[in-house]
Amino acid sequence: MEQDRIVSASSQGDEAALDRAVRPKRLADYVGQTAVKTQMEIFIQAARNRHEALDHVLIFGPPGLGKTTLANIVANELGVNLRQTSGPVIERAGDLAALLTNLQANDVLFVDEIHRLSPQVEEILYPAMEDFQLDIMIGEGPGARSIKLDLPPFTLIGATTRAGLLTSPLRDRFGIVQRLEFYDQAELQRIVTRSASLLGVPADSAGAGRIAQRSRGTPRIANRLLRRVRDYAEVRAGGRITDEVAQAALDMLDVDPLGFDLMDRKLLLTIIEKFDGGPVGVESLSAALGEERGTIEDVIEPYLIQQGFIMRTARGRMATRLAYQHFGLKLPERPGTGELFND
Ligand SMILES: Nc1ncnc2c1ncn2[C@@H]1O[C@H](COP(=O)(O)OP(=O)(O)OP(=O)(O)O)[C@@H](O)[C@H]1O
Ligand SMILES: [Mg+2]
Repeated sequence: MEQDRIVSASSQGDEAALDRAVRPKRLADYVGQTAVKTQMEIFIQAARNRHEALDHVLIFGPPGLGKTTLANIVANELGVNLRQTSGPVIERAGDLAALLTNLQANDVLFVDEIHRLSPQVEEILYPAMEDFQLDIMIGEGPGARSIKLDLPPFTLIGATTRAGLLTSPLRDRFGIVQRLEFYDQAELQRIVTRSASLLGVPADSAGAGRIAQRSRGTPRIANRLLRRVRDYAEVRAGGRITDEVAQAALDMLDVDPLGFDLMDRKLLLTIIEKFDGGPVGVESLSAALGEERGTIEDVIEPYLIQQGFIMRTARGRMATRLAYQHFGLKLPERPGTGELFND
């Protein structure tokens, strides 16, 4: 299951406490995402200077890339409170009203999984975002009446793994939209080095680099691998994380040199072996893998696409030359299917 993968980008139950120790709290400690950081720094400074609420911010990107972290940093840098909730938790309009009326001026309301808000709750959110007004029905039946309440100015920060799942009226109400990208090797190495030092784990740069290389472009995975490699180093190697120790630990964990694990390999091999390299639709893949469509689209696929191992075409997913090479397989002969298979 996706939940049990060592390189799952989703957060796992026991990680909250350790996460708190390494999660950056200031923009300056937020590694990578340079364009996002530069922009947010300016927007935050401007809002602060005007003593106004920052415009609403939508953050999207695959799991584990730093959406929640960034939301907390923004509130921190603005010097305001952050209230956190998530789409599926806000069941009724009244739940949202309670949250909004408890905000202080310029506070941040962070709504995780914002694509999962119910339509009724979204309706309430529109005037709240636009005019800081709450339009709400009180009571039921003939005695019901609608009341309008003024809200303090606030910043809504919404996070989602896929912007495509948002309704367009909701998306249009965000003045700032930030998309997080996978991290490169050097950035991940900085994250591993920083976390190792915060956790008091001795790690040399080659050791940190090795962990970074197998982290699937994802800080959450980098931190998780660091903790597992630390265990290995302590029990088997005197505690210090070197390249050799990191490699041995990661091999033991079955995280391959590209950071692919069983699920990644299974997905690639399924496309190659069961579907002749594709194109194959995501529903067929989901059935063949016994994995939910959403997990394939949000969690497994984005990194494989970014790394050029699969391609999304109008007719479905296709395995690329790199995918065949990764498994030492020969590309099939396919006359007339374009350059991909012909040179
Ligand atoms: N830019 C960064 N620099 C340093 N560490 C980071 C950065 N981004 C994320 N991290 C680390 O990765 C961990 C996971 O990040 P975070 O929880 O913010 O991801 P997320 O995008 O909210 O994931 P999800 O979609 O599962 O909610 C954080 O606890 C933090 O320690
Ligand atoms: Mg999050």
